[in-house]
Amino acid sequence: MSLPSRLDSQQRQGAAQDAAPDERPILQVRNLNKRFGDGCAHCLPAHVEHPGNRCPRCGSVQACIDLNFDLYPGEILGVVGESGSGKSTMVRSLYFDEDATSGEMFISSCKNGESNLLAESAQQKRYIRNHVMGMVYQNPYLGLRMSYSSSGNIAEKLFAADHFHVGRIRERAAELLGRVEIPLGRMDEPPKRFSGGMQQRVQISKALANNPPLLLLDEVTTGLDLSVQARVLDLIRSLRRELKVAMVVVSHDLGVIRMLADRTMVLRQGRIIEMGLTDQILEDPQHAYTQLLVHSLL
Ligand SMILES: Nc1ncnc2c1ncn2[C@@H]1O[C@H](COP(=O)(O)OP(=O)(O)OP(=O)(O)O)[C@@H](O)[C@H]1O
Repeated sequence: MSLPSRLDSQQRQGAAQDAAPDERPILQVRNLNKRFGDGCAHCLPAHVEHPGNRCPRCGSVQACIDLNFDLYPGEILGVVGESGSGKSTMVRSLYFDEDATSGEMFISSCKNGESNLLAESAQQKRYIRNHVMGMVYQNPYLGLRMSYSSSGNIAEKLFAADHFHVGRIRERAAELLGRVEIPLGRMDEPPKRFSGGMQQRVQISKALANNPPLLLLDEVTTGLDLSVQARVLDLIRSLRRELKVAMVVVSHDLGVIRMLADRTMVLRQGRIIEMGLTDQILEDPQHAYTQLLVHSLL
């Protein structure tokens, strides 16, 4: 397998520009459910809303309930909701960090988009996440090996995606770290010596190493200073423009969603209560909860 290069991304950009507006979604999620705990006969059925989605008898939590959505090539889908609404659980389930309790997920570049990836073996899931997905966590300690060099972190992702040519891996690491504005003189330094904003930028470059068509970002700017946040958001926007990578962006910050997302999904207690164009959701929210969220957070 050849190393992903700038050329690959230019080709994808060209392909995305040529694509018809009704092209096939890159990601399709159907009836995704995630329950923490074993569940019991007294757990309320999914269609009954109850506070916190916690079963009063066995304590199981329905973190995601019947989630359905599509994501198109080059599109950014924002995911908002109050704390505990299931945002992180949803992206962690898509990245196979969590085992979904039930549901289906299809990615157009995997098995012709016809196989439910949530039902694949652990080995296949590892292959899929190494080859067609990238993930950026709020906590860089989850996405990076802090004591490896920054270039070594990228090499790790490329090894996992079956690239073994050391010279080309180093070239690619330099290209990626340059792209996220890490000075090349520091590419052999471990991320633990970097600031929070730099760590997030290294994490983004690692997630992009295999040129994935799908990137998942979970609260990537939370906790950063405003000026550092702005720089990371600018980087994400320019990467989307250049690489046409599709993204699911989780944030409790509607400013982040407004800046990045084409469409937005609003989650409440594990359910999608509203989804639509971001401008429409923010300017003219239909659901009472979204109205409250928008007015309290803007
Ligand atoms: N490992 C776990 N075990 C049990 N319950 C969990 C676990 N992880 C999450 N939950 C529960 O699942 C629900 C959804 O949590 P999740 O972290 O996905 O929400 P969130 O919207 O991302 O919140 P936040 O913005 O605070 O991160 C919450 O009720 C949470 O307590």
